[in-house]
Amino acid sequence: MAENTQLSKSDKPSLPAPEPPRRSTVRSLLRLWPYARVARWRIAGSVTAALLASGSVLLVPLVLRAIVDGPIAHHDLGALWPPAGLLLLLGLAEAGLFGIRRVIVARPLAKVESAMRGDLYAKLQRLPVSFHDRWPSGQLLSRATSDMFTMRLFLAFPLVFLIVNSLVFLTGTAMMFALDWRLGLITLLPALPLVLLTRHFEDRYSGAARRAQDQTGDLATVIEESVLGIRILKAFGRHRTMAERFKRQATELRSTELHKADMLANLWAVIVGLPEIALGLALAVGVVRVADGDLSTGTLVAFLSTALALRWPVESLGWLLAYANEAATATDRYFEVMDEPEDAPAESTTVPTEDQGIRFTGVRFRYPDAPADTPDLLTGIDLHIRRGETMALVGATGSGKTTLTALLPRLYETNGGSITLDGRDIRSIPLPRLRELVSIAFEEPTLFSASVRENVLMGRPEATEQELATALRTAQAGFVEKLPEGTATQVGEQGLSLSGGQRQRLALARAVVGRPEFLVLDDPLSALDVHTEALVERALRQVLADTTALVVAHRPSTVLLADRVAVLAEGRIVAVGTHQELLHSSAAYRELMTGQTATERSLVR
Ligand SMILES: Nc1ncnc2c1ncn2[C@@H]1O[C@H](COP(=O)(O)OP(=O)(O)OP(=O)(O)O)[C@@H](O)[C@H]1O
Repeated sequence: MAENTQLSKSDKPSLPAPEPPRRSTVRSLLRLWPYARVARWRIAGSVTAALLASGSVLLVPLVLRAIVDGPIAHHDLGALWPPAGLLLLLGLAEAGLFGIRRVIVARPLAKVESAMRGDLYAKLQRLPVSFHDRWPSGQLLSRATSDMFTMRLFLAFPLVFLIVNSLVFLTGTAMMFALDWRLGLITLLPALPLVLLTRHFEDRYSGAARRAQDQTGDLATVIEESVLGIRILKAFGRHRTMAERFKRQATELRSTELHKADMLANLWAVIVGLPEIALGLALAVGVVRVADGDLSTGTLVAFLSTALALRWPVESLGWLLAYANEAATATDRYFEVMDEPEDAPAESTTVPTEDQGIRFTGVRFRYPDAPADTPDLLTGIDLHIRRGETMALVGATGSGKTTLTALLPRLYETNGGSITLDGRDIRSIPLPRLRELVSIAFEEPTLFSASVRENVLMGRPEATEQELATALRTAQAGFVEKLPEGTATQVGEQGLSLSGGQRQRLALARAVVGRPEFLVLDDPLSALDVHTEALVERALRQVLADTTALVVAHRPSTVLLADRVAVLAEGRIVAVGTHQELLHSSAAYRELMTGQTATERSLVR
């Protein structure tokens, strides 16, 4: 495997660019609708409960007016009890209704979140390998965790209160105008500056929110890489460098969060301050008018308590807008992944030919992220592996052997030419079927945190016990019997509890289980000792006898497994033949196998 593919993904810039062009918050949030649809009645119920609760708050001023202008003005304390009881009831109703609002949305919204996360996970499985090459894992992780949480919380709380508080504000304002339109006008004075200010705030805040969410993803990537690569970091004494990188990114995230908090605090100060000033003014004017006998005391009390009841809807505007903005950013980030094009579907137009085995014809390939000024990696591969034949693929390191094998199960799409399996173009075979037909063991054996059995039978869960045992025997994985629970033993994350050779043998067993029709082995024996390698080779030869196989080989011993050998150089197959033939006819092959150049050989002689 090429070295630069091992480059830490956190070294790559986070995706996409941190400051995307301006987008509409509402349009972004509307994309949540297909998921939120299932909870629409509950959300509507939650809005209704919150509206009723807020309605009961707005009734309080009217009851107060009745008390002040009635029992208090007439000194009739006996008449005070019914409205006082009503006030108590209104308070209780408000508390109860807010509680109900919370309960009715909790469960369905957890369902919405889990459906969205499930879709994201399924999408990640369908996306091509080139997508995963480009995207740092932490960016995906943060989308599946913190962004998902932000979206759910938005549906549960800020969405409901954006609707409810706007309605309450409109109703309250109408009530204030009905009580006294002059005082109403005074309290509405700050509205225009506030609208302009919130627009300006939204523009700036959405940029910062996006930056913070991307930085969270970058941080997750650093943490993930530090944990996965802990052995290498310790062994090379690089943990300090990594810790510094973590600190740098954590500091960047912290300053973005502080910047967001600053913006919010400034907005808050104006949102809270301006209406207070207007209210003070209204109070002064109101008192003068009561003194002039122009206004009843009860009306002034009702007016002021309505204005005070509107405090929360107005004050909450700042953080509700901020939260809506963060949810819109989270939604954008979610759909950036969901909108990515998937593996191209099968094209059913190709006509099968009589050709048997695997055939590469004029295959060209370059990595999507390769620099524009570099030549294609594969410039025209022509190679035929006959049915039942085992072909070894040799070539200098970095010549593109792994890449060529990855084209067969369509982990990457070719840029030209065609590949056929028994005469069928691989693009005409549905992907699940293609990946059933072509079994693969990579040079880097990856195991999952599951039992040995599950790891080996991954591609063929329907395989029998007999097939499992045969595969383990072929791969000389007898060590499994000595594990505490045999094939039921859980292997640690990435199989770290096993040795490199043991992991490689399990990966080999996974590839050969069920005797696939086409087998790709990428240097499958590199981690084995000479003795085990010989045993695996002997067993493999039986499997390979009736399988069409392409085996990437670095060592003569692996080459000997093959019927013929193909030499890859400068993007083409430059020679094909048996080991002996090529030793005589191909200087490039001799160099690869003996490690000596022609000049060195002549010097030795
Ligand atoms: N995902 C990728 N994105 C961009 N370039 C890549 C990617 N993977 C590999 N390459 C580049 O493609 C070239 C061929 O890599 P490949 O892994 O196919 O070589 P190889 O012949 O298998 O090497 P080795 O024998 O060392 O395993 C290298 O120059 C490598 O830098």
